[in-house]
Amino acid sequence: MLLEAQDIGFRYSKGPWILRGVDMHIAQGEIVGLVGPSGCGKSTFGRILAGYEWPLEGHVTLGGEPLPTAGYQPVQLVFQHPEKAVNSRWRLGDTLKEGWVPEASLLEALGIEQEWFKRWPNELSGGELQRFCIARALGPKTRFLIADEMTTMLDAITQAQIWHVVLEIAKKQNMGILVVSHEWNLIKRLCSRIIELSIVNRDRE
Ligand SMILES: Nc1ncnc2c1ncn2[C@@H]1O[C@H](COP(=O)(O)OP(=O)(O)OP(=O)(O)O)[C@@H](O)[C@H]1O
Repeated sequence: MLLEAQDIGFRYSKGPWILRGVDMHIAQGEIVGLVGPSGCGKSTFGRILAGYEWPLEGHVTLGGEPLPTAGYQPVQLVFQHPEKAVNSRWRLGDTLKEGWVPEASLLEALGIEQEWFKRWPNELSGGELQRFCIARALGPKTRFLIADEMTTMLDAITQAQIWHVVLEIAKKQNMGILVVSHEWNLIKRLCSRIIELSIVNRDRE
């Protein structure tokens, strides 16, 4: 199954075009890097791939079909700011169980403590909260993971531990991953292919 973006064009309201004519595909089981200068639209593209934004031009398909608009989203996005990805009025245990119920072994591997379940999001550090977001995204129905600066806020050792767990699950579930990052070492270590986005040439508008 392929996650495909064809001829994607996007801009926010009447602002300048952020993306124009962007093509990409990822196969299940493939790990692909997405790089490019700050502001070129990597996060925006990640949001489009996961169905959070609708492209103004082109389309995104999963296995040849449009992304589902209801139910579990098989393209999961984990981005840099976990505090924006969880409901601040839900205890973390409820947030986690919203999508699926992860096994204790996965929680342990991600360093998630049971005691955190009854806490509110603002009672964890950013890195602790991010582990919840990662666990939530790794459900059995996830086919592709968009990891947008997913481990940027973690120290090097925790970052390596988390990627080890994510790669293991991705392999087991034949998941494809798009790794969006400014960290070249991480991209080179993880990815078999790298896609480069560039700033849209304003002369084309
Ligand atoms: N909600 C929004 N409304 C208007 N403009 C936005 C919005 N979100 C992002 N932008 C603009 O869209 C452009 C692309 O932003 P985006 O975050 O996708 O880039 P990026 O490549 O991920 O950047 P970085 O590497 O710095 O994280 C930027 O110029 C940004 O200012």
